Amino acid sequence: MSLDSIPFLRPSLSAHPLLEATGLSRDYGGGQGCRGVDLRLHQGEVLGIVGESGSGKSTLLRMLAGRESPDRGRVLYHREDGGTLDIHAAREAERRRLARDALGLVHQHPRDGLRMNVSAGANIAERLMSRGERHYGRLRAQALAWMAQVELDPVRIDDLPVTFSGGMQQRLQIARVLVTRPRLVLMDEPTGGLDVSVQARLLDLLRTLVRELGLSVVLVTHDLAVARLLAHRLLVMQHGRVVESGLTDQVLDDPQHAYSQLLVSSVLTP
Ligand SMILES: Nc1ncnc2c1ncn2[C@@H]1O[C@H](COP(=O)(O)OP(=O)(O)OP(=O)(O)O)[C@@H](O)[C@H]1O
Repeated sequence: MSLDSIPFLRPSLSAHPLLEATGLSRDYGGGQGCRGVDLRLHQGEVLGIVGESGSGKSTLLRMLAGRESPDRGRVLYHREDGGTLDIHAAREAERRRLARDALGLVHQHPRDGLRMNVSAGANIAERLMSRGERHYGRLRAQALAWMAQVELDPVRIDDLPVTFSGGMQQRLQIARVLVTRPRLVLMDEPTGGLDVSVQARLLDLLRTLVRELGLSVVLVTHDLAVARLLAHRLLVMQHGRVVESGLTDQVLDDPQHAYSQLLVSSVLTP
């Protein structure tokens, strides 16, 4: 199944950022959370956010997704029509429209992103239906196309996700998110918790999708190998702050901050 057979427009590259965060902070007390984070994501770019457990990566992602309000700072989403949405100042209805039309969130645990009590096909079709598609034949055709795209056997279309393996559930979640071709995809540890071989196949798939669909992605991962494979640029977080940022190869091959050096050397040292 070629991506060309899936009827959506390829995104155009643009000089303007798609997403912009400034001074983003969330304080849970005791210095926990996320402090003064600035970032920009351009169209067609994958921005990796790396750092050890507890460094504030998921908190940052939740604020970017509009799911958690910052104490300070803001997140701007620049729409295709030239308008700008201040995600946390927007009305709930606008935020919901953004989540439905433009934003895709891939959770670390597929159960958080799937409806486990409806079929695989319905999981994929649901986001299309929420955008007004009602034609059964077209919904099913899209579900079949996307199952093939994420390497799930289309004969499983009527099966419940609960009968799928962890890796299959993650691929189904990715299909469910990407079927509406969101301009902005946020991923929280998409390969976490999977066996190494399953992880490798999923990474391969994600790399293909990112390249062929020109996805714009913020990718949270503690795994530098995942960041190396997928991300164009990296932010390194420590104790809720960004301590280093730059092109992925630059940060991983020649880290400047002591914490980034430690992070990189801990992977290299057996
Ligand atoms: N809802 C919350 N209430 C209180 N503290 C929280 C909450 N969410 C996160 N924290 C704290 O904020 C810090 C950052 O957590 P966060 O989950 O963002 O880190 P992370 O880098 O994503 O970690 P991991 O890789 O383990 O998921 C942690 O110390 C965590 O305990």
